[in-house]
Amino acid sequence: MPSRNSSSRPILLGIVGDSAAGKTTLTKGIAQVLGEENVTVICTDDYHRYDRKQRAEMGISALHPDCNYLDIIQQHLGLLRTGQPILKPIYNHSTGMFDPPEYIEPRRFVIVEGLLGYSTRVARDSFDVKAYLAPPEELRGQWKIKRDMRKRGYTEEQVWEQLRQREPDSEQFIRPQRQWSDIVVTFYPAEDNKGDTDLLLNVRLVLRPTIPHPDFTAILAPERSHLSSAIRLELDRDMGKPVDVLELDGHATGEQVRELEKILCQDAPYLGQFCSLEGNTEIGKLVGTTGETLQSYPLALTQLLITYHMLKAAKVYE
Ligand SMILES: Nc1ncnc2c1ncn2[C@@H]1O[C@H](COP(=O)(O)OP(=O)(O)OP(=O)(O)O)[C@@H](O)[C@H]1O
Ligand SMILES: O=C(CO)[C@H](O)[C@H](O)COP(=O)(O)O
Repeated sequence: MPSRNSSSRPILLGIVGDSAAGKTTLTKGIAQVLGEENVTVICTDDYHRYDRKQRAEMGISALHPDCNYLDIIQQHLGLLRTGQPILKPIYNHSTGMFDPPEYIEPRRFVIVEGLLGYSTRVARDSFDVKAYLAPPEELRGQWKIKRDMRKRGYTEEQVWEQLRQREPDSEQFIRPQRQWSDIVVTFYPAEDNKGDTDLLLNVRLVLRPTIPHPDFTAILAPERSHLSSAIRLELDRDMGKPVDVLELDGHATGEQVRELEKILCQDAPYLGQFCSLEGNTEIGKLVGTTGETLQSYPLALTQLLITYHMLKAAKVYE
C-alpha cells in the first residue's frame, strides 16, 4: 500500500451492533486486507463505566448509555481522527474487571467496534465509514451462546437470561443506531439451510446513498444472467429511506463470486490482489461451531466492500 502522506489524518471505520452480532469477526478480515501494521482496532466495551459485579448489583446492562463513558468515547474519537494518541481504558472480559489503561497512537486506519458508537451525534460524525451489523435475533442468540460459553465462562442458561433481560435496552438503544449507518450487514440462513451451517449463510447488504458505493448495476446486464441464481441487486427502503440492496448467497460458486468481486475491485486496484478467495487465505474467515476455521464468500465480500470504502476515504487508488 502506498505510504501515508504526512498531512493525511487517520481514516475511521465504525462497526456497531448488539453483543455477538459479528463485529470482531468482520473487523479481522478488514484489518488483514489493510495490513495489520496499518490498522488500530478499538473496542468500545473498554469504555464501560462499571465492572461486571457493579452492573449486577445496580441492575443495569452494559447496553445502557449510562453504563458507558460516551463522553470519553467522543473525546477519544476526536483525538484519533486528528492523529493524536489516547490513554484507553481496558475492560477485561475474562475477569469482568478493568485492567490498567493503554497508550494508543492511531495508525493509518482506525476500526472502532462496539455497542453504542453511533448513539451521539459527535461520535457518529467522527467516522468516515459506518457499518451496522443486524443478524436475525435467533442467529445472534446462537452466536452469543457459543461465544460466551467458549470465551467468557457463561453457562447457556445465563446467556439466555442475559439476552432476555437486555432486550428492552437492545430495542431502545442499540437497534435504532441502524439508521445512522452507511451499510447494514445481515447474515442470515437460507430457507433450506436448517442445520448449523454458518459457512452457507447468505448476506444482505443495505447500501445507503450516504457514501458513494461501487456501481454494481453491471450485475443486471443480460450477459450476466448466470449470476442471478446467487446474487441479487434491488431497490428497497430501510427505516423508511430509499436504499440499494445487494445479496450474495452462501451457495454461490467461486466463479460467480469472482465476477462480483471484479466489479467491486475494478476502480480500487489495490483491492485486486485480495479479489479471490483462492489467492487470499485470510479474508472471509470465521470460527465454526467446533472451533474450526471456515471461509465464507458472503463474509469475504462484505469485508472487501467495507475495505473499498476505507481505501476511497484514504484516497488509495493504486
Ligand atoms: N458472518 C458470520 N458467519 C458465521 N458465524 C459468525 C459470523 N459472525 C460472527 N459469527 C459467530 O458469532 C460469534 C460472535 O461473533 P463476534 O465475536 O464477531 O461478535 P461481536 O459483535 O464482536 O461480539 P461482542 O460485541 O459481544 O464482543 C463468533 O464467535 C462466530 O462464531
Ligand atoms: O455486550 C457485551 C459486549 O461484548 C458484553 O456483555 C459487555 O461488554 C459486558 O461484558 P461481560 O459480559 O464480559 O461482562
